[in-house]
Amino acid sequence: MTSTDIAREGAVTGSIDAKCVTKSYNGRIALDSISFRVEPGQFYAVVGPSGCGKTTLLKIVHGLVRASSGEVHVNGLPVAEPCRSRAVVFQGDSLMPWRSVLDNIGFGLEMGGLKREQARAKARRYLELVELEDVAHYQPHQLSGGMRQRVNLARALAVEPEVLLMDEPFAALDAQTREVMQEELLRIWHQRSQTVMFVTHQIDEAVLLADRILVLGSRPGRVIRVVDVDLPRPRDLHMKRSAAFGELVEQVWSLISGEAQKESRRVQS
Ligand SMILES: Nc1ncnc2c1ncn2[C@@H]1O[C@H](COP(=O)(O)OP(=O)(O)OP(=O)(O)O)[C@@H](O)[C@H]1O
Repeated sequence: MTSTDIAREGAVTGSIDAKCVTKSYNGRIALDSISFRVEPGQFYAVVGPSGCGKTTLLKIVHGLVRASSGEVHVNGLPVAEPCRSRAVVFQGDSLMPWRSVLDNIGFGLEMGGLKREQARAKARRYLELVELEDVAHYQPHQLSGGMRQRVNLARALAVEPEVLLMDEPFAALDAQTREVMQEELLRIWHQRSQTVMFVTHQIDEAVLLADRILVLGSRPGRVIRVVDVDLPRPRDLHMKRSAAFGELVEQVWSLISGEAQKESRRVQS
């Protein structure tokens, strides 16, 4: 089976429905009544100022953090705790330094019950998907930052989750590698039609990748607007030069900076 066959397996699933999700920490509201829907196969970005609750929201969808009130359903089922149908890729790499690249990817599969050789065979297909088959036997310390994030991505995809959750996965990379990874993610997403919820600080990254952007404001974190990104696909970095791209970036930027101005007036008064 090739990586193209991986893309064709099964129908697209993975809707996310959040209804009136509120989260308080020590009596302070971090997220205030957040509702949104992600369609199966959609690329959904979440942007907003630092501290508006993007990571908290992603963790609630994952099941790692419980909402104080409201609920999240994935594919119609309530989210109560982390499970294999929702995989996460975080900013820093979380590879096990003592395992080879191949066995890092295979780890989740072994945990799911596959024998090591079966896990390796499957892991190899996902390594091919991220075009890293040449480094299957390397240890993580022998990889560049971009390669490590590709391995993280392969590891998350290998468990075949219904929903892929990504929390600023490229934030630690230099600008050039980040753009390479954006194109890489677009290529893989295009092949697989995988539901993705993607948290980022970078508005142009959200516009390049997403079908729809949830724009959050802060104090407390709440929905300011949901912006549809009606740019054609397939996309690549050249799209950043188009007028339509610039207009969307500007639109999201003004929503966020308008909020920041309101916030600074609140602090001064
Ligand atoms: N475990 C926790 N205990 C207490 N407060 C928390 C906890 N986790 C997050 N918070 C608070 O909740 C708010 C939202 O944090 P969160 O990390 O979700 O925001 P963010 O938008 O992802 O921030 P950034 O963009 O800076 O990563 C912040 O005020 C933060 O201090």
